[in-house]
Amino acid sequence: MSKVKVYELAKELGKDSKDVVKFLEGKNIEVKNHMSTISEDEAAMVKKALGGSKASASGDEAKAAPKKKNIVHVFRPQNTRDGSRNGRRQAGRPAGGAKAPQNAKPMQVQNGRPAPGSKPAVKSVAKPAVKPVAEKPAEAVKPAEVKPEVNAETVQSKKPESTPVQPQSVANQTEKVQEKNTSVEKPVKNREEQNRNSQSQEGRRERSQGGYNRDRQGRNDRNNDRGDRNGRPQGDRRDNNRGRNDRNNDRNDRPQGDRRDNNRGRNDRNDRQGGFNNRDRQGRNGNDRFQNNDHRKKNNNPAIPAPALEGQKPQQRKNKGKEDFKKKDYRKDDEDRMPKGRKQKNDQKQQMQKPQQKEQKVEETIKSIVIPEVLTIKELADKMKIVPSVIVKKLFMQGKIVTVNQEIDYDTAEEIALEFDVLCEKEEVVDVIEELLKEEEEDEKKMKKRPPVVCVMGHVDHGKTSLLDAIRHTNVIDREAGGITQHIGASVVTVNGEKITFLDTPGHEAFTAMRMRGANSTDIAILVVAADDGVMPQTVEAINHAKAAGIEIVVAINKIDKPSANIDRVKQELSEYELIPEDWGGSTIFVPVSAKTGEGIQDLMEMLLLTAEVSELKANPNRRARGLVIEAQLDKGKGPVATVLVQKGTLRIGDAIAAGSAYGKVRAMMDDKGRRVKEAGPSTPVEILGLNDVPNAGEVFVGCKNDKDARSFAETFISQNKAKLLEDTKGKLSLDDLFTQIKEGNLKELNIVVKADVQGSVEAIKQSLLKLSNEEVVVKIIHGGVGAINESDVSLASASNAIIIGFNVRPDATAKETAEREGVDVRLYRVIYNAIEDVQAAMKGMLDPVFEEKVLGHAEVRQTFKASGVGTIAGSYVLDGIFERDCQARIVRDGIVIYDGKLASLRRFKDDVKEVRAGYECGFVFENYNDVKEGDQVEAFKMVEIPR
Ligand SMILES: Nc1nc2c(ncn2[C@@H]2O[C@H](COP(=O)(O)OP(=O)(O)OP(=O)(O)O)[C@@H](O)[C@H]2O)c(=O)[nH]1
Repeated sequence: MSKVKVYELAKELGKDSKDVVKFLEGKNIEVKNHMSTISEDEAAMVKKALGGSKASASGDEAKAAPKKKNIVHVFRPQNTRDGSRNGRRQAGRPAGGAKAPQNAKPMQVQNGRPAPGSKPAVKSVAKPAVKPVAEKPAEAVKPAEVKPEVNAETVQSKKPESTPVQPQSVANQTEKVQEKNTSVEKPVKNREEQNRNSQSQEGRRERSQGGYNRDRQGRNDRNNDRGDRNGRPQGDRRDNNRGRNDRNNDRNDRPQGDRRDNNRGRNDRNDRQGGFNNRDRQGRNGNDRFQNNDHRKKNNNPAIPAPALEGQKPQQRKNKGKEDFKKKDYRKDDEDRMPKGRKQKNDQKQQMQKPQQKEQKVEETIKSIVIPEVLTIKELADKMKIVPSVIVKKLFMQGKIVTVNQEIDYDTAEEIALEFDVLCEKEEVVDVIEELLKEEEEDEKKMKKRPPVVCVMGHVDHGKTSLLDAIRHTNVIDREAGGITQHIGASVVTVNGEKITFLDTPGHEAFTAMRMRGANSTDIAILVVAADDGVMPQTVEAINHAKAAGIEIVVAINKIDKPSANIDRVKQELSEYELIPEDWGGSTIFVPVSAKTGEGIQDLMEMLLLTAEVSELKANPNRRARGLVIEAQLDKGKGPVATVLVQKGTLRIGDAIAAGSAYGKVRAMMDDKGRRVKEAGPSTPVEILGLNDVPNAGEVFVGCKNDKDARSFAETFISQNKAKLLEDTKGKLSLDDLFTQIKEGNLKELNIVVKADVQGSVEAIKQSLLKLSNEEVVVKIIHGGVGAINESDVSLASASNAIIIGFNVRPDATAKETAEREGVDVRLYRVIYNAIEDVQAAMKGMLDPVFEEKVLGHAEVRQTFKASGVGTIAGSYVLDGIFERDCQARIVRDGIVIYDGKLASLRRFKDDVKEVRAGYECGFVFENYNDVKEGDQVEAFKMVEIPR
């Protein structure tokens, strides 16, 4: 059986091989390409089927219709309008399958094309789109026919406004073209040229459409007009256009062929320009880039179907600005036609890639830095690797004046950094101490009941000390200077066989810091509110502290013995702070008490135990001890002494412990009654000996495995603190910053050195003084410590222009001398409140004391005698100055003031004397004080009025 090749069959049928292949594939006949062979039977089937379409002329509309559809696809979308128009025309005709092909035929005739009888009419319409113009002379006519349309349109479009010509209906255009064609007397061989020329025109128009240069087009138009005025034939006009367009390329004397080539090249170029849509490039090309077009003529594919371009034109105009579609097409054309195009494509690629690279670069340049919470502009600049002045300048431009050493917070730094395309991340500060003190959850089973730790809080003078006193049955209040509680103490009270540990938290605002620690270390807070006074500012403060610490509050309404007592008023006032009494439907326990009469104290105790029971307070006693340092001081004989509250585990003699920067082995332990104990379990306060240094009040103490561990803990703490100190002092060293502040005149620093007899007082004074800072003056505690004011304190104060505040301490002889010499202001107090008041007044510029203490002289106690009815007589030697009979005196032992009062009697031998001068011996008796010892220093002073 002989085989038939697909392409031969296609040829025979006048079909495209592709169509045949497609048809065969549709019939499930395996063909690879046009070279594939099929059997005769299959060929016959194809002939029957596809031949049928050929036979559409004979009425097989069913086959012709899809074919027509295909043709429409071959044309550019714009041409569909044509098609649709045809369709409309068809629609206008009576529907009849046999008439469909006839519709095509008249069109062909209209187009002046010889209708090849063998070809389906519709197909012939499609042909020019695929076949080279020059291939068939007969078909070449067709573009020529369409082309003049372009010219005609060009002429039409050459209106002075040079606005884009709106696409006209193809029918109209075709009519015009036909009219014009009749007037064109050019030989047919020039049609091709015309065609190209028209393409050139078209390209030019495209360029101008691309927004290149209206003016240029206007000139062109004028030129054409001139051509018209000259009455030149249209053909000339066309030439004129062409010549005008190519004025940079050709002289008129050049052979026409050259000119044509140039035109073609130009056309090409214009096409490409359309693709690039590059105004600059267009502009340049328009002037001089066509001179070297010759090499492109080979590449100028004459097969570009004019209708395609033609069809595109109106589209382009219509969619001025929407050139993406067009661009793609032109680019594609270029690629197909021109090797140069490849280069340009590459250029294009580069152009397109460039921004990408740029983007990458930008991404790379986005830096990320890690910055702390607070840093200086200089540090920020260093991190960003830029010069600090750049930041300063930038901020200056924004109206912010900063210096390189100015400290800024994280948010500000982040804002600045973002302006330089730098991302910020907050430095995570790992608190080594916190890590060191971290504890794991304990096993519930090992936990045992422990006594509650209770603190007493409330407004000043509402009776906290009195209440505690009443509870402990001791008379603590008598021993306090100025009647204000000043040291945190602790005591254990047994009620109904159960223990309650009381922390004696101070009531004055000065002790806020201590109270905070008290709140943190306690389970229950007794809020003392005087029934006659009600809720006061510190009552509210105490409530807030207790709430923040999450501890239970038991309200003790004190002083109910007073006639002015109003319990309900207190209840009512407290209910405003969410402390609603149980009898009012709330959950807070209110106990009316009287510290004076002892009324209600037992009730209060029972309520405390009840609250503790509800709270289910537990701790594991069988582990290494851990707790809080309540108080610490340096004892001359015992060394550092610390009062600690064991919170977990059991502390035993011989245990290695570390508390902040101090460490050591527990040498001895005393309970709250001063009895020596060997061990202390949870919730037990004890005084311990054996530490190498005085720890800070509020510090956590931990029991360690051995001495070495305790030591390394303390060392870590010291190194951490050093780093913190450095961090703190960094700002002070900044001269620029200081200068700015001075210049601004609204920020001054008040540097203070605090010395006190116990650590707790140092902390309390520090906290109170720091609170005095306001917008104008910043209080800075540059140093604080326990013990007498020494020379180093004075020199530090002198160097930093600070004042020294001594609480219950005196300066030693050298310190005093240095202070006088250096002009350092040393202020000594026995009541914290006075110290704070003074500083506050000084800050307001109102501190001009009316009275000032004037030291008269010093003496040393050499021997003491007891005399009945008189008390202890201190046999002393006057070291310097003078002692007067009615003067005031203070006794200083180991740098600490132990008495401050009146000199009751001054005698030499058995006689009362008016005064005793330096170098003489004498006897002192102090008012209400007999505890004087050998070696004590006595300072005589009197208050003298200082004129304002
Ligand atoms: N009538 C009467 N007076 C009381 C009662 N409790 C305390 N006082 C008096 O109130 C004054 C202040 O008492 P303190 O115990 O010092 O008050 P505080 O709250 O500890 O004061 P600071 O330590 O300064 O914070 C003292 O004069 C007490 O005698 C009471 O129940 N009834």
